[in-house]
Amino acid sequence: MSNILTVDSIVKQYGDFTAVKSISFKLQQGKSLAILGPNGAGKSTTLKMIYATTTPTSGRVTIQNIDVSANPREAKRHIGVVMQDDLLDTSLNVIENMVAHAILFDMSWKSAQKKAESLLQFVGLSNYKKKEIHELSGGMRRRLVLARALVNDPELIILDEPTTGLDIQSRHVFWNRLETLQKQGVSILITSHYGDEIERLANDVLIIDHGQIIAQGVTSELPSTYGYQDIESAYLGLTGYVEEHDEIEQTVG
Ligand SMILES: Nc1ncnc2c1ncn2[C@@H]1O[C@H](COP(=O)(O)OP(=O)(O)OP(=O)(O)O)[C@@H](O)[C@H]1O
Repeated sequence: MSNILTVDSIVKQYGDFTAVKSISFKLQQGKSLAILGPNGAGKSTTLKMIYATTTPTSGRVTIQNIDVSANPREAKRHIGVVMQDDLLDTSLNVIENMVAHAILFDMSWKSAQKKAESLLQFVGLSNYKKKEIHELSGGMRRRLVLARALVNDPELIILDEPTTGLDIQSRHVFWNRLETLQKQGVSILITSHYGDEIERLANDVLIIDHGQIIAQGVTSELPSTYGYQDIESAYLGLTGYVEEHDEIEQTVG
């Protein structure tokens, strides 16, 4: 199976600080990979280098064999992005946000409108298409951003903590849509703080800390490989959270 994404030794330095220290991995066409790591581990910076909003200090990212730094516009045609900051235009209503994004991909107004209608239906927002952005709940906003990320029929969707802050019901709706996309053959790269989300969605998992990969493997196998029961305990144990937590308990006790 061919790789949709190849990340080769990417490094990101901000002055003297190295936020990402030589990360490499591959994502096969149609597969899903989750990146897990504590706050500040370098997850968002890694994703930003992949979707070409930050240039790597060194290393290379290719999407469908297109070098992202050399041809960002061409690479972006193959991806859809759900960032932490949704950047919805609050001066436009729901469907206008969709159409404005579709036009960036050189769609005619008529096909942009048609695409927007069908994607709003896919995420369950057809009845909200004329609503203003401020009238949407947090879960609806997230679903709108997912719909917006799909306007160019991407082969790869990149999501940065898409369900953080959502209630359980909204998280389930969101997962359900991602599962539908997976079944359609779309590849997914996701960061998340939720072990259950990763176990449900991702074929492979990468745990990073302090800008480095500290564990990686098939989601169903990684915990036992490292002597843990599930992804969440593997993550907590491998990133040293448990010890810190114990220290807090000892201090409080
Ligand atoms: N533009 C920037 N300038 C300087 N330092 C930055 C910049 N962006 C990120 N950093 C630093 O790089 C490190 C990694 O940040 P990043 O946002 O990638 O972490 P993260 O794993 O996504 O965390 P979170 O889960 O909180 O989103 C952090 O220490 C952060 O402060």
